[in-house]
Amino acid sequence: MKQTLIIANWKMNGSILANSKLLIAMLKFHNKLQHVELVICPPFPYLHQVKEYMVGSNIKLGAQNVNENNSGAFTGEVSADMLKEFSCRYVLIGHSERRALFQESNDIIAKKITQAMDAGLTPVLCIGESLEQREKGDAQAVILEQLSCVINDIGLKKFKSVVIAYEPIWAIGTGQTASPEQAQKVHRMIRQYIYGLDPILSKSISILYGGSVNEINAAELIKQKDIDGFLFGGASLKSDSLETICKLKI
Ligand SMILES: O=C(CO)COP(=O)(O)O
Repeated sequence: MKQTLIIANWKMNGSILANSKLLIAMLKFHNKLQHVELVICPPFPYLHQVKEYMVGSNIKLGAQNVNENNSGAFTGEVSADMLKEFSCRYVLIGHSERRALFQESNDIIAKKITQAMDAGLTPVLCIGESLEQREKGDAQAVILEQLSCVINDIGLKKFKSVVIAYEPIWAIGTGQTASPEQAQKVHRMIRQYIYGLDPILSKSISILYGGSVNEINAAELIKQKDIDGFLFGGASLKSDSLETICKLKI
């Protein structure tokens, strides 16, 4: 059975003290997480701190971004090999905040995925439509374009190791989550698209939902057939919310 994947994206939040409190609280419930794979994605400067706390636990480390180049004159950037050296297992790629604020194109995102995979990291490809695109009836086309650009670039064989995270932009940080039915409809569409390319992969690939997930709405969302876990931000900074979500009966 596929393990439920729960990824905490701390975004640009935290401090050494605040992280310590959160991590100590997490370590109290980590051993009850047999049925989930919990991944923490802190800002780069805190990777080492989180890594130290996670020793001996089954909580995994992830990063929020990676550069599309190997090494060289890219001031301020971080390579996939560096993340690997810091014990990262996962890396978020193509988050909507990076697409919008840092002009990341599908082309750059495909390059980042290749870098991540070459370093042995699992890329978490974030996709999703804006409110305007949804209202115009373009959501499906936007999502399939985001997926197909990457698949065409890296090839289906490599794509087998990618995790997909569907995060409708209008639901991120707004408190307005997609209803379980809305989310399921898109997840099903994504899985059917993958089925058309590779029926076996459509069963094994993990498709996460993200966008204002909290301890209240998570229970209904996770019951949806095609939702395999969560990528969440705000609620991942609160240990009680995180614990409730991780302990949901799936
Ligand atoms: O962007 C997100 C996770 O990557 C979602 O953020 P929120 O859970 O704060 O809406």
